[in-house]
Amino acid sequence: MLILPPYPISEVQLGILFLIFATLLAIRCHCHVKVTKGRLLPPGPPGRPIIGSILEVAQRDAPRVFTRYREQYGDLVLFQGLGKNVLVLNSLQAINDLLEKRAPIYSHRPVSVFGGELLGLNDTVVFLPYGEEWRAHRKLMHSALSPLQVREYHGIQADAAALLGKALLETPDEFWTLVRTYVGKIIIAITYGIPASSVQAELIEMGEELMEIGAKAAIPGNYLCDSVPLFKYAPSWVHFQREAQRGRQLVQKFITKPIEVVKHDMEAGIALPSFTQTLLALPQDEAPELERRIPWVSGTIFNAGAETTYATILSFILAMALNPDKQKLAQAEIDAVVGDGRLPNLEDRKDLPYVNAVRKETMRWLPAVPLGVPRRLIQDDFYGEYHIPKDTVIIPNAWAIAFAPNEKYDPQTFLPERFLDDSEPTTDPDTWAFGFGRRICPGRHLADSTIFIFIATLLAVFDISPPEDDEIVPEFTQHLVRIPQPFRCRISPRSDAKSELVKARAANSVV
Ligand code: HEM
Repeated sequence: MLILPPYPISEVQLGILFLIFATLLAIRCHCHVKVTKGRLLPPGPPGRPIIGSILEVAQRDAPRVFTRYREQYGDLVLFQGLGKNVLVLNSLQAINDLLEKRAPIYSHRPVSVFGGELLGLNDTVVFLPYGEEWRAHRKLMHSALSPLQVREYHGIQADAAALLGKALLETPDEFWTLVRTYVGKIIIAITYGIPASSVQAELIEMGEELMEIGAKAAIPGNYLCDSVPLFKYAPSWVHFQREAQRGRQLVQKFITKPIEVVKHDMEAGIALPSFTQTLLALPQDEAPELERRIPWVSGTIFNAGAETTYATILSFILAMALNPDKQKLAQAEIDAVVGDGRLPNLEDRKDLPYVNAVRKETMRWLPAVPLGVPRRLIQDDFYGEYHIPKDTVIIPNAWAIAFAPNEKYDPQTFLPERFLDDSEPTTDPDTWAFGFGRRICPGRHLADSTIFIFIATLLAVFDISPPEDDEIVPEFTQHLVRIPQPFRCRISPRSDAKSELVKARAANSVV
């Protein structure tokens, strides 16, 4: 057995150890293929000596590349190397067969050295292993995010949408930052009840930095210490260790600070209603673990919820600037149903099928989480003719579902109409964009209604168009959550009357 030194090791020692381990792992891998020859391993791209094809997993534009591999290799594409297996599932059928129907063995997360251990995110719902602790966190989260509970937030969501509208009247060119801020406000209001203040602004800023770090950490292969865990002992001056140290401090501050604020406000009798306050007020003897769990559950809600939601709203703005004809159809529907005297609300949704189809098409055309969130298989499994080895990391390729070939509706074109055609079986993003099986996104009801009210409010009040002097070339972040990179577009009020409506609604806001 190898005894690890209790002190940081030098770069040269690290290099030697890496080579020894890599060679041992390559030998192990090689043997592994032989052992499993009785049943084939799924096909995949050929690899290089030692590292195999594993580093391809974290490549640029991975969702598109993996989807292209479907033609060559099929629904299952395996990447191997350094003792790891990563399996990409390229169809809804394969995803449902494994993640839904065989949930007990496919609902764990990959062991994450960087995110889980070094950043200290192992206690967040997203990273927790499938089991009792995870179940307890999901149960607490459900009390804040169930469909019934989310109805209670409709007022907050409409307030935040109107506030965003008012801010856009004043500084339309800052839409990118404004969308992030107002989505953050909704989640902070619901989770902590902290109103507009310097604390709220600080939380939003900290949360954004953390989300960036967390999103990078969640992609298998992004950090060498996830492929070769020994690297977690690398000296503190190594780049990823410095990233981890900064991240760890942020995580701790982000988890504890808002709880202190809520507790202080509760004692002073000035706390606004919030999910955290409700949990803190529960009798501790009934739930002895609550004190430990609450900060993590509340912190996870912000971190998992904000980025995905604003990525989708920014994608909507991009989609509207690029598809003016569809924008006009949605505006015409709102004008006919809602009229000139008020803004749309969430109760109008049933009468706004085209606007709802715009929401779905935005989520399909520009998916926010294009490769889902990875899972880990906890025992050997067999699917069709293939053997899937224990500990394989599973990537459900949502992009492959979004862009599956369709004879009637070109997947590359922005066409909300595809979701209004009952005769055409199209894959509704509400069935795949939020994940699968037991780990399906617990925030989907909140996300869905936030996105709808933001979209409907923006369409009612503004025209969104490309800049006069330039063309939009969409670019996106390459992390777990795919966010449009800042782009220029014009967001101008459709009329003075619409501007007045949004100002009046914003003036009565409580967020
Ligand atoms: C457009 C918005 C959103 C999208 C596209 C989205 C998508 C996803 C996806 C794909 C997963 C992975 C599920 C799986 O493993 O199969 C997930 C997990 C999760 N989401 Fe969301 N999400 C969104 C909004 C939210 C919001 C608003 C919240 C909280 C308020 C939230 C909280 C979470 C949490 C806590 C998990 C981890 C669940 C677990 O591991 O058990 N999400 N989400």
